[in-house]
Formats: sequence, C-alpha cells, structure tokens
Amino acid sequence: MKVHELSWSIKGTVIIDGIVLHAPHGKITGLLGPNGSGKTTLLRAVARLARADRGAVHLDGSDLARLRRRDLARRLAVVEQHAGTDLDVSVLDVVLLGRTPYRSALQSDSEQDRRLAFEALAQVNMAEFASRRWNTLSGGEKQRVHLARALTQRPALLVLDEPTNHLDIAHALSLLALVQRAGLTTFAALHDLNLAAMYCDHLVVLREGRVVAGGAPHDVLTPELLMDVFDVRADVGRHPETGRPLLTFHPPGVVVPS
Ligand SMILES: Nc1ncnc2c1ncn2[C@@H]1O[C@H](COP(=O)(O)OP(=O)(O)OP(=O)(O)O)[C@@H](O)[C@H]1O
Repeated sequence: MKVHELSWSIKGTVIIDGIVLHAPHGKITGLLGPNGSGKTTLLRAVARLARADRGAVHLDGSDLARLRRRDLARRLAVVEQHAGTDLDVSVLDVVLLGRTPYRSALQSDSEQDRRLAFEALAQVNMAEFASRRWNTLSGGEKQRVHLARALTQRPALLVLDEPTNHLDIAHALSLLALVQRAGLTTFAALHDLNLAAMYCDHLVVLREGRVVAGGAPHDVLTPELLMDVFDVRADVGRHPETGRPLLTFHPPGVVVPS
C-alpha cells in the first residue's frame, strides 16, 4: 500500500500534511505518534471513511478512491477505535457483516459465510460467544469480535486503529500474533511502543500531522527519537528471545546515574 501526499485540513488547521509512506505487502506497518499527531485522521483517510483534501492511496497498483464501495470493502477492512454497534444483534450477526460485500442485498448468509464467521471467531478466542447479544460484551470482547468481522471480509489491506487499547496483555499479544499470522498488509496505529517493536515489520512515526521517521523498528525506535517525538527518556535494549527492540522508560524528573 502506498500513500502519496495525503493532506487534510479543517477550518484552516492542517491536521495531516503531505503524508507519503509505503506499507510493505503482507507485513505489519505500525503507525506511531503522540496524542493528536493525526494517526486516526490518516487511517480514516486511507480507508475512505473521511475524504482527504488531496493525495492518493494505492493498493496493489489500484487507486482506492476510484473503487466502488463494494469493491473497496472486498479489498480493505477497518477496525476503528470506537467502533460502535448499538443494535440488538448477536455476535455472529456482527461477524457476518464482514461477508456483506460478497452477496447481493436480498441474499442471506451462505453456509460458507457462516463457516468463515465461526472460523474467525475461533481465531480471536470468541467462538463460545457466537449467540451472545453484542451489546452485552465487554470492550475487549467487542474489539476481538470486530477483528473477526474484519478477517471474514478477506481483505488485502487491514486497517486497525489502536486494536489493543481495550485488551489485557495476554489478549493484546495473541491478537497481534494472529494479525501477524494472517499475513495481510496491515496498517495499524499503536500506542504501546513495545508491542509495536515486537510485532511490526515497519514503523511510521507522525508528529503534528507529518511523517518524521520511517523504517525497521530497530532503526526508528532510538532514544533520540523517543525524546524528540514523545518527550520521554528511554533505554533501548534487545528482547532476549525475539531480538526486537525492548524499551525501558524512565519516569519524568528522575535523574539516571551515569
Ligand atoms: N473534525 C475535526 N475537527 C477539528 N479538529 C479535528 C477534527 N478531527 C481531528 N481533529 C484534530 O486533529 C488532530 C489529530 O487528531 P487524530 O484523532 O487524528 O490524532 P491521533 O494521533 O489519532 O490522536 P490519539 O493518539 O489521541 O488518538 C487532533 O488535534 C484533533 O483534535
């Protein structure tokens, strides 16, 4: 997936400014940046949930802006941060929404749709919740079901906005491992820099609506960048098992003896 010069302003304030980036095929690209740096805005513009003022997004050579909605939904699935569905429907119904782009308005769910939905629920460890009412789920359970819905869409590009923000650490690790195994081109905003370091192949860092760094985790997550962009002091070591960067943060105001 390639983003070319994507920009959006509101009432004269520039929110994202000339974003250029490349999310490698079949890999996880993490989108990092402090609060308000433009991550959600960029993800929404990429997914065509919001219109950009200028710029383009290409996926496997095609311009996403030129696709019909239905074709777009077959290529791209999104899990938003505050994805709400207040309808009184079952968990299975929510997951089956992922099959909508593949059937006509009058067609009901096929056996294959249901099989894919159950498979996806099992992947996120929610199989036993299939007949539960959606609005009785916890925040973390809803987040996992939304990922199941996105996976049943069989997309080429998966766009995730803070997919682990409601999850306990075990579920956060297993969700990111699942996304990694799915092997889809994934573009995910993440706040937890250690999770990003563990699971992302490529990172893009935003500050005030602009890309300020991009590359492999060990090239991007340096103490200098963490101080410069996030205003935190951190040591960057190596994870003993994965060899990925492992960040240790220092509390503000505490002087580290040299
Ligand atoms: N519709 C809007 N009207 C005015 N300002 C907006 C609008 N949408 C976004 N913004 C502003 O744009 C900036 C970027 O917001 P965005 O939600 O993209 O940031 P973010 O990096 O996702 O933040 P967070 O990490 O807090 O989720 C923020 O300052 C936000 O207040």
